[in-house]
Amino acid sequence: MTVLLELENIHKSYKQRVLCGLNYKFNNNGLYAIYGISGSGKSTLLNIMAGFELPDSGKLHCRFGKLEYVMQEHMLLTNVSVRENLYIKLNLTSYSTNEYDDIIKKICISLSIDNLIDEKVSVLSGGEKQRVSLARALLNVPEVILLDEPTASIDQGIKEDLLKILENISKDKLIIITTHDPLVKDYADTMLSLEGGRLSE
Ligand SMILES: Nc1ncnc2c1ncn2[C@@H]1O[C@H](COP(=O)(O)OP(=O)(O)OP(=O)(O)O)[C@@H](O)[C@H]1O
Repeated sequence: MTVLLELENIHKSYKQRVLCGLNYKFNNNGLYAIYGISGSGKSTLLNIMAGFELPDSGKLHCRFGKLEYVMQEHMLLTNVSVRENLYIKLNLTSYSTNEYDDIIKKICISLSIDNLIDEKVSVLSGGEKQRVSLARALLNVPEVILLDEPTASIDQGIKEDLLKILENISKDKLIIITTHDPLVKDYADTMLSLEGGRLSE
């Protein structure tokens, strides 16, 4: 086990104090869930870990090459197909174009969305869009994936399928999700609670 991501005394305030001295070490694999009520600072913490926001003080130690962030808003192009959304991501990688369709097929099979590859994103359900977003993230072969509330607004059965997929991926990647869904406890290796600006196991 090695530490891939470390929070050292992270503080962040807006008008009010949100994160008050967070310290934590995330290992190189495992499914970590950050549990907290609405407004507790979960998205703020993910934004800081993704480098989208800076902490007011403290340090983030990153010992990995690539990180992907699957935000609550799926950020997919809705008017084109799943395949075209994935092409856009592949264009940013070092794969050659003649490999694209095989790679897409393989990743979509692993996420059980291979039947949706040529569907327009606008006709997909919330859970399906969530998996397409995850497929897009995986194409980049990251060592770390952050997901903000991946189980929000999807049905119970679909939620469990998604959590099983995340559990599986986390065998060789660091996966950090935020949630206020108690079901996540059954799948996460580590539950972290964010309360009163502090993070604890
Ligand atoms: N850019 C910002 N400017 C000002 N205040 C902000 C900003 N981002 C977050 N906040 C405030 O910081 C607090 C924590 O917000 P955050 O979105 O991190 O919470 P959360 O736990 O992710 O909530 P939710 O579960 O509802 O998504 C909230 O009071 C929010 O209003």
